[in-house]
Amino acid sequence: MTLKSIIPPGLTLTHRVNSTRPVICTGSISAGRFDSVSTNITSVNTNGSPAAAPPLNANSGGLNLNFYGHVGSNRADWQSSCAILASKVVSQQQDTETSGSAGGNITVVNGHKANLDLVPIDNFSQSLTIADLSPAPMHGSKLRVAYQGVPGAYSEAAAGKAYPNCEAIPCDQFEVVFQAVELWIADRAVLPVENSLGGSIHRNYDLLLRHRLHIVGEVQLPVHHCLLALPGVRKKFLSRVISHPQALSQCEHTLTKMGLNVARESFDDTAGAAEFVAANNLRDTAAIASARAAELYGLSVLEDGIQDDSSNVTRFMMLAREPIIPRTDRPFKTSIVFAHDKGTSVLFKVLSAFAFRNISLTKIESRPHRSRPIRVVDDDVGTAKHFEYMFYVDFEASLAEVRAQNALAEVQEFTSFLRVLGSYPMDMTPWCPSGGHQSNSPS
Ligand SMILES: O=C(O)C(=O)C[C@]1(C(=O)O)C=C[C@@H](O)C=C1
Repeated sequence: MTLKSIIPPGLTLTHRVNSTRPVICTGSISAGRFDSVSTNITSVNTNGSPAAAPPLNANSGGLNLNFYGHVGSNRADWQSSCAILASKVVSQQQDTETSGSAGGNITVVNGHKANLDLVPIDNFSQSLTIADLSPAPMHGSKLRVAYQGVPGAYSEAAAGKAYPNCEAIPCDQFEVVFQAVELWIADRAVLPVENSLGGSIHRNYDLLLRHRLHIVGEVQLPVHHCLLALPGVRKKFLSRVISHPQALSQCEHTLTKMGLNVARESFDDTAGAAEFVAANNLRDTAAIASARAAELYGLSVLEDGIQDDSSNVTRFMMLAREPIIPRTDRPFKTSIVFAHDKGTSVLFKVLSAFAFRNISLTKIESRPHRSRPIRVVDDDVGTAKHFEYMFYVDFEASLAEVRAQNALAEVQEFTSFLRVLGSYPMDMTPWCPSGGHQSNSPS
């Protein structure tokens, strides 16, 4: 297949690439979509075959980024490309409101205005192939999966569990992970959403709303923390422990029980903390990270299994540009986000739509409604200032099930904004808290 044959009509290539590595060509995105005349973001493999063709309707929500130069498959190259991405992060102002509340009872399903015939029945009369659930990357090589952190981070392990044999792509910020997929630098993203001890990773809930990726799966990763230091360093020499804030909170009591008189400082990710200790030859600082990070950065394990609970687990979501087709032949979960003009007052009614249909909720999270954080109510007594929220709910049903579709139709009646973030297979891998990784069906 020639390069030209896979470029959608209307796109022009500015660069022909002879490099032995994938290259991101100059490109720009404006007004929330690829410009069909001047957009030229594509990756090209060694043999000139495409790494990924940009979609004409890619919705990057008003980002205006340009990329220059080569992006290779080794870590340094990816890091520098992600650094470029990071330095150009433009927070999308287009918040939920633009699609949600402006027009009253508009339902937004996976980023598109839609009615609640979420899953046209016709779709299910067609037989599904494995390709429906795990489309092969167009570039014909390994699936590229973006994660936040550096090699040795738990997110990298989660990417490997979600997509065995993938090429894991390190990114320095959560937002960059979203952008890597939106801009076709990566095929999928794997991001943490909650930990059994530390709770929700709120940033990723907020980013889910601001971006247009779809949840296509979940993985639960047992997280086994180690206290790492340079070889020869003893615990009594330590004055500081550094790690990701989640990791510090997951080990809080154990660190105290160990009697370490140390300052606790946060770092971007656990493995990055380990790398920092090694790179700066810090003999008074330990990092909380994985055993793999110790191996990668030449550190010793001073203490193994320092998480406060041996069954410490982090749940990660798998994201893609396209949703998967929901099915009923295995357990599915569906994630939604909604808001109501009258805040929490209707929450019970909304949730009863699930209770009446025997649909279990597995998670509920509220976040500030950033474009309308306060609702002011004046009455005879005075002025009440109510906080407004976006509610994120995960429930145990597939969107292919009529009861789930009916529940959402009812939820829509009570809400001013509703978006389905994804309907995806539940992680059903056997429980093994000690940290063995098993493969999960990729989506
Ligand atoms: O720092 C890492 O290693 C990560 O992958 C991030 C992260 C998180 O954000 O929660 C992931 C899993 C663990 O819970 C600790 C940290």
